[in-house]
Order: sequence, then C-alpha cells, then structure tokens
Amino acid sequence: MRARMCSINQFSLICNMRHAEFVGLLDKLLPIARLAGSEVMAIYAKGRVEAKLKEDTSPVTLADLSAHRVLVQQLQRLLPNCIVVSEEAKGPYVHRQSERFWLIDPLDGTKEFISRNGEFTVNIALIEGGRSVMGVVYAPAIDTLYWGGSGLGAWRCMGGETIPIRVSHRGDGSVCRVIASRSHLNTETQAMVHRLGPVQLMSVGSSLKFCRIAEGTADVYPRIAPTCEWDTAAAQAVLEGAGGVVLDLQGQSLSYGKPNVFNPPFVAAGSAAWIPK
Ligand SMILES: Nc1ncnc2c1ncn2[C@@H]1O[C@H](COP(=O)(O)O)[C@@H](OP(=O)(O)O)[C@H]1O
Ligand SMILES: [Mg+2]
Repeated sequence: MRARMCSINQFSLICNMRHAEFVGLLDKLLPIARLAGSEVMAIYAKGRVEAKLKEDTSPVTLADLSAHRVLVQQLQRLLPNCIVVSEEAKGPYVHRQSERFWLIDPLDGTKEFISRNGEFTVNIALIEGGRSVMGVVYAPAIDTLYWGGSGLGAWRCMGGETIPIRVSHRGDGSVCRVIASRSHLNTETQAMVHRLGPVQLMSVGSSLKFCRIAEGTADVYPRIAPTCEWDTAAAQAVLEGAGGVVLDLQGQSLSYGKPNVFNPPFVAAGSAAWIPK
C-alpha cells in the first residue's frame, strides 16, 4: 500500500514538473511566434510579393523563408538539443522520428498571403512520442495569438486581451457551423460536408480553421484533401487544449513523425459527436 502511494506521488510530481516545463516553454514561444510574424508582416507591407513554385508545386515566398530563419534560430537557442523540422527546411526530413522535436510551418496559408486576405499563420508545435503536446499559432495580419495543449488548456490574445478559450457545446438541433479551406475545398470534402446535413459553411485559409473551432465560433473542419504534418501540428494542440479533437477517418487522433510527411484525411471538431459515422 505504502509503495503504491509513493508511486502515485511520484507520478503526480512528474506530471507537475512536465506541466511547469510546458508553461515555461510556452511563455518563451509566444514572443518567438510574434517575432516571426513581424518578419512576415514587414514583407506583406511592401505590397505584391513574388512567389516561386516548390517541387510539389506549392508556392513559397520570401516571407516563408524569413519566418523560417527566425524560428529555427530562436528555437535552437531555446532548446539546443531539440531538432527543428520545418516546411521550409532543405533536404530530406531527417530525424523526424526523434522522440521530441519542434515541428513548424513558418507561414501556413501562403496562397492567402499572396492573395492578401490576411488568413495566414505562423505555427510552432512541440512533438513528443508522436503527439503534438503544445502549439502556438499566430495570425500576424489580425495580431491574434492562440496557444495551448492537451491537458494544459488553450488561450487567445487579441487586441491586447488574453482569455482562456473553449470549444462550443451547442445543444442538439443547432445548425452545424462548418469551416473549410478557402483554396483547397475538393469534391471529397464537399461530400463530407453534405453528410453533416444542413450546415452554415465558412471558408477560411490556414490553420486559423482549427483556432476558430477552439474559440467556439465554428464546430467542424473536414479535410478530405492532402495536408502535411506541419500544417496541423500546432493548431491541433491548441484545439485539444480547448477541448476539441482532430481525428482521422478511423477515429484516431492525428500523429506526428510518421515515415512520410503527409497526414491522412481528417476531421477537426469541437466534439467527436459532430463527426459523421
Ligand atoms: N497537394 C497537397 N499536398 C500536400 N499538402 C497540401 C497540398 N495542397 C495543399 N496542401 C497544404 O495545405 C495548406 C493550406 O491549407 P488551407 O487551404 O487550409 O489554407 C498548405 O500549407 P502552406 O500554405 O503552408 O503551403 C499545404 O501544406
Ligand atoms: Mg502549411
């Protein structure tokens, strides 16, 4: 009995230490995300930006690369032994299967950045054992910062005010507020939207879609179209911290550090109850 009590105490001590470490890291990540966001906005402010096409035909701009440089430098300084995996890193994605690594998308929503609609984000996630344990998402054009993690909670700082955020729990019979990609809404995703019944449909670019669910202004984000791990990791942590879920079509939570960088099709939601069977 004594031995059992002792191990429970040790377990809660370890949990408290991890919690304290995560809170300490988040404190340092917020200014890092803002710094990367200010690099992005300095380029946005100059007007029309030139985009190049990467091998996968997705666009990349000077803003993606500047934010990447700032994030890699700052994150390596913060945790020197933790590898940074970035959408904009050159070469093969070595070490992605490390136990712990940073996973960043320096500018998610590059198409939205190019079309100048403000719906783009800086994304930083910490991956441990294949899970996204904490994330920060910053939308610099609207100066709104989201952060959180499963078991930690989730917060939003907007207009200088910081508040805890939670997914919305609306009663049966509410019209489902679906949020979908502005630039990648394909027929498979539309079919899933159709299965949700009568819905209110919003289109938004970037990882902001997850954050809208986390703050309770949308209910479901179906994505039956390709994404990469860096597109979802930070925002999944925010959404889970706010009480939501990000599940593949078998009902498993998205995992990270897989042998290739692609996510399976998924549905993010304030509650698994919104997801069609
Ligand atoms: N064919 C494809 N393969 C992999 N990822 C894709 C893709 N088409 C779009 N994406 C991902 O979808 C993201 C944009 O999602 P959304 O349409 O919801 O804003 C892109 O992020 P980037 O803008 O960082 O490149 C890109 O990574
Ligand atoms: Mg992206």
